[in-house]
Amino acid sequence: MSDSLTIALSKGRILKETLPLLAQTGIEPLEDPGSSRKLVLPTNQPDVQLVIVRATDVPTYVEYGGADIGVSGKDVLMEYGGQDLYEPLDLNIARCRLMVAGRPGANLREGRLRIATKFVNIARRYYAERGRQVELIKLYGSMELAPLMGMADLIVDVVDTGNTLRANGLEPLEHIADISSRLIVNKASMKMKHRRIKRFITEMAQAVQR
Ligand SMILES: Nc1ncnc2c1ncn2[C@@H]1O[C@H](COP(=O)(O)OP(=O)(O)OP(=O)(O)O)[C@@H](O)[C@H]1O
Ligand SMILES: O=P(O)(O)OC[C@H]1O[C@H](OP(=O)(O)OP(=O)(O)O)[C@H](O)[C@@H]1O
Repeated sequence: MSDSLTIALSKGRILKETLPLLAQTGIEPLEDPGSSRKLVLPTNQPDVQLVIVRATDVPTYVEYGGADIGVSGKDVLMEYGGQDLYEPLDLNIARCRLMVAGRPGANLREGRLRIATKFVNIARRYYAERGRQVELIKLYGSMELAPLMGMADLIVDVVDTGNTLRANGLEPLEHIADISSRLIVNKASMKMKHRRIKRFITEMAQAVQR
């Protein structure tokens, strides 16, 4: 296996906050990933390319070898659950909180609560640990709408400023986890490209510390 590196990133805040860290390690894309329609992007380092994928797909690309390395939010990793990858570094970017949210007091209702979320595995574990039977409704975005439409009592979603919740008459009710984005590494790549990947991790750790 050559020592080329494929790094999976997702458009949006992860790309925006990871590129400056990569630049500090000397890696820069040869064209703007934010505007390019290319999904495979060469960089100024001949042995390094970026692939741009959906945030929820990054762990899958890394676990199955579509990429050697990726950057994923801890929420996505907690939801994905696949343990067959390494998570050597917290990049301390894209920080937010995973919360239960809803109308004030909605979490105190007796009986079977309805929870709308894209994080069904996280929500299932969270309520099972509390011995609470819930009905989970899978959504892929705009979860705040579900309580407004009477579809759910609560949502599980990421919260940063709380503006989206407030704008929709909801409030954060229970804290599940503090979230930041992590570097993840394919296990076979770690073995086969050990020196190159260890150097990359060390350089990224130094960039995070700056
Ligand atoms: N408002 C926010 N503030 C800070 N971090 C956030 C916020 N929303 C999400 N994040 C973090 O950034 C990561 C990427 O979020 P982003 O919005 O770019 O993609 P996504 O919405 O999770 O993916 P998709 O749009 O495909 O569902 C998330 O996994 C989460 O860890
Ligand atoms: O607490 P807030 O600061 O309102 O952020 C929380 C919102 O951010 C995320 O959505 P999305 O990624 O679409 O939000 P963005 O437009 O801020 O990126 C998340 O799904 C919430 O809706």
